Amino acid sequence: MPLRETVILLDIEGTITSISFVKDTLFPYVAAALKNYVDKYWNDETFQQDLELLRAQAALDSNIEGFVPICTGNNEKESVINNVLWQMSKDRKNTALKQLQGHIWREGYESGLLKGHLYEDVLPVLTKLISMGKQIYTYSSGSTTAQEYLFQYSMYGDVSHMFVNYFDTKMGPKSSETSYKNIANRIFVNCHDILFLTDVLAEAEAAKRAGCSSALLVRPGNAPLDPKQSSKFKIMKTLDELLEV
Ligand SMILES: CSCCC(=O)C(=O)COP(=O)(O)O
Ligand SMILES: [Mg+2]
Repeated sequence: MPLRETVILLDIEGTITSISFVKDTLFPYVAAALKNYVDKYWNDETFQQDLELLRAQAALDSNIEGFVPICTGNNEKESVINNVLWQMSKDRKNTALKQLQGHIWREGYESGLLKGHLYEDVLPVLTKLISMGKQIYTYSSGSTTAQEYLFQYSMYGDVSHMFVNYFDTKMGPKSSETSYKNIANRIFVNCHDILFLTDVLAEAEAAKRAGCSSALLVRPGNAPLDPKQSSKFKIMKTLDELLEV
């Protein structure tokens, strides 16, 4: 069946980028750079805004087992670092953590140390989809800043021109149907016109509840999908399957 939807909304990690790039390259970069970053940028407005978000998140997290608080006074910087490392150990996806990570990756990308990973089918298929008049957007837990860097400094050079825009958790959590409605409203289309591609069943289900079409990607290294639960979705190994008629 030819693709009916006019908007292709892409998850990033596990869908067009490998989970291994995020877990084995991006996250360790943050863990290694964090202390220097906090020392260097402590008084910068951007860092102070990130810190405000981290504090607000910490206030919500205080009931979680093993919670690492952010304190004031002499140990403030150290407590911020420990809070961020604790959140990362749990692979948390809140806006506060994701925003800070995105800012920390900037120097890594700009210095050439980091190159955004993309599966080899991604750019050829997106090029074809764009030539068919489709609009390509992303929706990731990674901040829009982090997404921009990944595409601007990708292993294939700057490919950011392929994307109309990027969305992150400021639209809401990816497992909430409201988030997909928010995105549709923001880009002035009906959910019905959006095809959302992801590696996470709960995200595909949320998009479907909102009225979007959705399909699941199984990439090497992704967590296995429950065959029973995922049977209501098209399951693809690569994006090439979008072009099959
Ligand atoms: C977009 S680069 C950073 C990746 C990241 O931090 C992340 O949480 C990706 O999650 P996704 O929603 O793209 O699976
Ligand atoms: Mg994903």
